[in-house]
Amino acid sequence: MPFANDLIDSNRERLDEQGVARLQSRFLFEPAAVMALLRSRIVGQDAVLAQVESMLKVVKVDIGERERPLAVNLFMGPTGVGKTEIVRLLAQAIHGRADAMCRIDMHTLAQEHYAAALTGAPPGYVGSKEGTTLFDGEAIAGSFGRPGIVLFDELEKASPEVLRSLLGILEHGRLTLTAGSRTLDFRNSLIFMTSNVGAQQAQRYRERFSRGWRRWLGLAPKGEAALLEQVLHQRFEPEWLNRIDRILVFQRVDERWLDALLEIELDKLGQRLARQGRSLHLEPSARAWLCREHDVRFGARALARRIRTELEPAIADCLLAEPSTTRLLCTCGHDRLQVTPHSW
Ligand SMILES: Nc1ncnc2c1ncn2[C@@H]1O[C@H](COP(=O)(O)OP(=O)(O)OP(=O)(O)O)[C@@H](O)[C@H]1O
Repeated sequence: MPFANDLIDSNRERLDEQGVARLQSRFLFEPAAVMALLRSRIVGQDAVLAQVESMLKVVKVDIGERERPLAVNLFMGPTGVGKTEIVRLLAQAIHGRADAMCRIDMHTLAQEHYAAALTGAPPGYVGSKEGTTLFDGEAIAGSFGRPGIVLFDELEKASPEVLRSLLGILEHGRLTLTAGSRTLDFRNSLIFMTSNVGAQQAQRYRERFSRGWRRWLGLAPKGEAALLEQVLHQRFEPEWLNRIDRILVFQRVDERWLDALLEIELDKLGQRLARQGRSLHLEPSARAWLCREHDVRFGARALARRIRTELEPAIADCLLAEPSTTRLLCTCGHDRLQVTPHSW
C-alpha cells in the first residue's frame, strides 16, 4: 500500500485522467481523494464515513454559514474504534501531516477553574496580558485553501463550566480571550469532539439482543439510538448539544474486521521496514496467531498492541542476530512468533 500522501496525489490524478470535472473552490482538498484514504485505513465504520463524506462535500462547495465553524461533529463510541484516527487521517489528507491539528485533551480540564486554560486568565491575573491559552491559533485558523482542524478529545471529562466557556466557538465561530487581548477565529475550522459516554450501556444493551429469543426472532436493537440520546442529555447541557451538526455513533471493531485490520497494521509496519530497505512476509499460522482471542473491548488497539509486543520484538531478535537481513519471514511455532531471514 502506498504512503498516505502518494495515495491522495494518485487519487487526484486519477480523477483528472477520468476527466471528472473539478469544482472551483477555495478549498484545495478533493473529497473523493480524502475519502479514498479514509476508506483504505478505517474498517467497520461505513455509516460514519458516509457522514464524514457529506460533511467534506458541503465544506468543499463552500455554501455553509459564514459566522460559525465549517462543521461541528461529535464522535461517540467505545475505545479503539477509530474516532481519533479519522481526525488524524483528515489532517494527513488536508495538511499532509497527521498531527496538523489543535488537539485539546478535555480530561486535563476536569475542574471548573480550568476554563482559564482555554479562555485565558482574567484581567489582573498572571498571564492575562499575554493571552495565554492551550489553543493553537494557527492550527485552528488553517489557511485560505485548507480548513483548520480542532479536536476536543474525551469531551465528557471536561467540567460543565469549561464546556460553557466554549459555547461561543460553536455558536459564532469565535472565542475572545478573557482579558480581551485576542480573539481566536474558528470560522475556517472543522471541529471534532470525541466521547465514550454511553458506550458501556450501549454494549450491554446490544449483548442482551445478541442472546436468546431476541436473536432468534431477528429483533434488531432499535432502542440503542434512544438510549444513547438519553445518556447524552444526562451528561451534556441542551445548549451544547443543540450546536452540534452531526452526532456520529461508532460501531465496535469485532472479529469480522480482524483480517482487514491486520492488513492495515501490517502495512504500517511494512512501510517502516521499507524505509530500511527490508520486507516482511507472514505465514498464515502467524497471522492466525496474531488475531487469536481478539478482545473486542479494546477495539483495534488490542491487535496493534500485539504487533508491538509480539511481532516487533521477534523482528528485532532476527535483525540483531543477522543485521544484513533484508527479507524477513514470520512463522508461528510452540505458541510463539519466530522471525527468520527469508530465502526466496
Ligand atoms: N475502525 C478502525 N479501522 C482501522 N484501524 C483502527 C480502527 N479503529 C482504531 N484503529 C486503530 O487503533 C488505534 C486507536 O484508535 P483511535 O485512536 O481512533 O481510538 P479511539 O476510537 O479514539 O478511542 P479512545 O477513546 O480510546 O482514544 C488507531 O491508531 C488505529 O491504528
